[in-house]
Amino acid sequence: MTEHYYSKKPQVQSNPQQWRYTLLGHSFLFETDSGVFSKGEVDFGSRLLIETFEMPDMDGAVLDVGCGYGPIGLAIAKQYPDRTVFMMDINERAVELAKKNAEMNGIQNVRIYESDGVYIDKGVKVAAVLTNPPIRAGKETVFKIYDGAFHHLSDGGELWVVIQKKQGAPSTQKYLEEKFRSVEVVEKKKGYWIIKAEK
Ligand SMILES: C[S@@+](CC[C@H](N)C(=O)[O-])C[C@H]1O[C@@H](n2cnc3c(N)ncnc32)[C@H](O)[C@@H]1O
Repeated sequence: MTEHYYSKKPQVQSNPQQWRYTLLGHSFLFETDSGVFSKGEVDFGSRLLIETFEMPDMDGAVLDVGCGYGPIGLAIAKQYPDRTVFMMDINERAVELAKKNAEMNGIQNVRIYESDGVYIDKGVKVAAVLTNPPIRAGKETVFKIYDGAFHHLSDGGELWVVIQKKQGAPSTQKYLEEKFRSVEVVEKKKGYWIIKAEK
């Protein structure tokens, strides 16, 4: 059976690699591994999301759902040191890498753990959720992540999604329009859309 990057427990032989990458003007050292989404550099869509994102004008934590080895959450945590960034992924190897990458880059304002979809304590107020969703895991999983984001966002909080047009950006836009107060495609580049949905 082919193994996907969204396995809970990757069986594929570990083959860690380290490389440097600059995000928002900060230089990061990242470790990635087989069995975890990455191609030896930050995914184009993730980078576009990081560079397009604007923090909503409200207090509260930030969530990176499906964090992988951590580029989105860690870049936001570095850029906004006063915010707590919760990062979660179903893939335990990804979670271990994200923790290691936080440590290697001296980033402490993060909480990183395994979860299926969005999972945070009830008492936490969330200003923003960012996700490069696991398209290959199927629509049901992706829409469950949007539902979880909606549930945990404060009023006025924002969900930011990067998704390719050919991988379902229009259906994501439609789904979000049914739930959120306003939905806007704020950027389109090389077939990738950045969709912002305000609760
Ligand atoms: C497209 S990748 C993005 C990874 C990372 N954010 C990046 O930019 O490289 C999607 C991620 O979602 C994770 N994922 C898949 N199903 C999930 C679920 N049910 N709950 C949480 N994360 C999930 C995958 O393991 C994968 O790491």
